[in-house]
Amino acid sequence: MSKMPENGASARAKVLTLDTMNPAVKKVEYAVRGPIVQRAVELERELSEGIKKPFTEVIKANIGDAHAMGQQPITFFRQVLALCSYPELLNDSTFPEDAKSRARRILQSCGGNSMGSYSASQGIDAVRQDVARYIERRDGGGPCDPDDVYLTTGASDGIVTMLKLLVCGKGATRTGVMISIPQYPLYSAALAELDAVQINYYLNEEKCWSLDISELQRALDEARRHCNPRALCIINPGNPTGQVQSRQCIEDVIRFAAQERLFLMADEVYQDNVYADGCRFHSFKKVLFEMGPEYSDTVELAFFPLHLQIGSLYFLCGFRGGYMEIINMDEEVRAQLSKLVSVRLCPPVPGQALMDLVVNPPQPGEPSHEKFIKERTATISALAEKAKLTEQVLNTVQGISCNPVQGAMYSFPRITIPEKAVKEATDKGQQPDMFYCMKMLEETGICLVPGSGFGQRDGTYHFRMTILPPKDKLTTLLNKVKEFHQKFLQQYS
Ligand SMILES: Cc1ncc(COP(=O)(O)O)c(C=O)c1O
Repeated sequence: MSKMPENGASARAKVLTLDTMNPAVKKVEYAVRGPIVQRAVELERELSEGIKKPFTEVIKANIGDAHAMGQQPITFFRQVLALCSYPELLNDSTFPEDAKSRARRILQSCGGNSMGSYSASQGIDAVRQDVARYIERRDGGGPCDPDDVYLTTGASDGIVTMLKLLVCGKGATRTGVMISIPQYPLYSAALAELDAVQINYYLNEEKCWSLDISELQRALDEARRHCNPRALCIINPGNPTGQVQSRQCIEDVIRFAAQERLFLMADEVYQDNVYADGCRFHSFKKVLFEMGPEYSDTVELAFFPLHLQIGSLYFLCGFRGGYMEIINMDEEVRAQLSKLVSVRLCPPVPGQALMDLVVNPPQPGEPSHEKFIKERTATISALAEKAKLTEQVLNTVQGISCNPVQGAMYSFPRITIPEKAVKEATDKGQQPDMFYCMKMLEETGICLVPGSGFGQRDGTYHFRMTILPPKDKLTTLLNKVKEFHQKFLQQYS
């Protein structure tokens, strides 16, 4: 409410109020940084002020920020970035020669020989060329034109940009976009903000979160009655669900998109995070090209691989970098895309520089290669071990069942919430899994994200927990979750 000025004159009403603001923004929700996380931050402050709690530390297992979890950064990346930021260090003999030559190349490709300059809106040419060569290597030689590559401020930026191009219409012609449930809530948030229709298709939890074409068809047929479905988004490997889809599944999805005339958006940011035996990452682009010209010349695809966040395993999310490649996009729309990205001038140049290193790391024979491989291998092995550990421990708890964490960096176990607790939550106006996670935070200091933030089948409850903490911390965390769940069941059964 407006505050009355002291002289008694009536206060001027604010131009911007909850009633007059953009209603689409009010519909946006983003559980990954929602009320639980806000409370976790408050608890951290209270602990630092000496207020007594039943725990001594808040463990933020809600988000995939590996550096915040103490993961070792990759030395080569830091060296090159340091050299690019402060080129005087190029005279310092403690830096290896390959880091120096990489820094010189990046600096030369930046306007004004400085990372402080703007770059081209689509991204630095030399970096887009390296990305294109990388995608060709990744996909076994299929051509990639650097002009089809757009560097972005992380995957989020690329995904939202593509959705902006796709969304239009009003009423029954409003654009519908198919997203998985559970989903990474960037999608639901962006669709809410753009006032598009979210079309939910459910992943099959009983079959390790696999994707059934019959479920896609059901969701599409129902949606066609009230909107205009135009795009299909797939996250593979999955967040929050950690599954890795089979090659057959990807082929079926491409065929479905072709048949139903849907624009495909493939979120492959976790492409390098595959742990389970027998699982392999198959890129949409590679499968599309293997299916022959009937598909590779027609299906419109945007994919978002290897971002600084995660897919690359290097966890540089704060630098904000990434890229997308677009395939079979109409030339006139592509011109609109180029215009759209030019409005934000350019993605951060340090993020672009790092992206270049991610797609083009030290090669055999270069001074930094051995150390780089050692650091990278240590990261992958540790993640694989922690994925297994998480699944194993959670499955020993009565009332928790967890699918194998085949990839990405989260587990998404199903939890039993007794009727009595569901009622108490409903009486408080809370989702039952929010009630559960809030209680766990207050009693143990563990910060998880309730499954309702990602979407789940009615009557089922989950939480998302990252597998990133160092092994000893993860073990403590899992044991605390176990203890809490047992107590919770006893209290409410
Ligand atoms: C599936 C998925 N897509 C996109 C993103 C956004 O990544 P970025 O930090 O590159 O914007 C994330 C981040 O966690 C993610 O999990």
